[in-house]
Amino acid sequence: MKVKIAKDLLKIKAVFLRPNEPFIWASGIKSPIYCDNRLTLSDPEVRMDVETGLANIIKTHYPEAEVLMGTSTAGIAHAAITAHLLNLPMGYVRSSAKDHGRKNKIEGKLIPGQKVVVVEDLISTGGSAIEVVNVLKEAGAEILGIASIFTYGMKESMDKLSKANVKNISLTDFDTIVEVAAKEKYIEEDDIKRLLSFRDNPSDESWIGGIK
Ligand SMILES: O=P(O)(O)OC[C@H]1O[C@H](OP(=O)(O)OP(=O)(O)O)[C@H](O)[C@@H]1O
Ligand SMILES: O=C(O)c1cc(=O)[nH]c(=O)[nH]1
Repeated sequence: MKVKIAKDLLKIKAVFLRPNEPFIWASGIKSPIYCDNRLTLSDPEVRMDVETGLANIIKTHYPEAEVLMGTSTAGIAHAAITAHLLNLPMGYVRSSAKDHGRKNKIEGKLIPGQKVVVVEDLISTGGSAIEVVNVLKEAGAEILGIASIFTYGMKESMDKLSKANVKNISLTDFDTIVEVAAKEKYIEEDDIKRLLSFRDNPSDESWIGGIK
């Protein structure tokens, strides 16, 4: 499954390499790579792989799930489709509470004590996912864990998740994408080392301009 989803993401050109004009991530990190999982929604075949994959993660790793909660904004559609496949209730957590209407941060119904799985599209530092977990816990949810499409496998995210005692299961990861991208000639072998060293130490910006 990891290889299949990595191939899917590469096929729909959801993975962008831009070493000369780095992307700025949500965390502020400058990156030579950006994975735009939002594009999976636009390709029905890939969307089917992703949503059935997320549904399988939930059936296998979180069989007692009672509610799925998406992260804003990129996790919302995946939470909705996966919940539909599993016939489960679904909601989402806003990045900040509305300042009008019901002033909600959590949208949809959450009953304190309910067993919740957070659906996130992508984990870089893990900051967004953990914030959502905390908001839901404060509202009385029992968090079973996170289901996500992609993780960079950064130390920062793994430390954050283990400190918060939260499990994450991803459909694919950075190492698999890089491996498949090299095999299928999307990137040159030489660049693999640079990409992995960026992932292992994102504050070292020596990769800028160095990837072909
Ligand atoms: O692991 P982290 O360091 O928190 O980064 C990952 C988050 O960043 C992206 O969201 P973004 O803030 O770009 O917003 P969007 O979901 O509205 O596109 C992505 O969808 C994740 O939610
Ligand atoms: O960390 C992020 O903001 C981020 C990285 C990435 O590769 N893709 C994305 O959508 N967000």
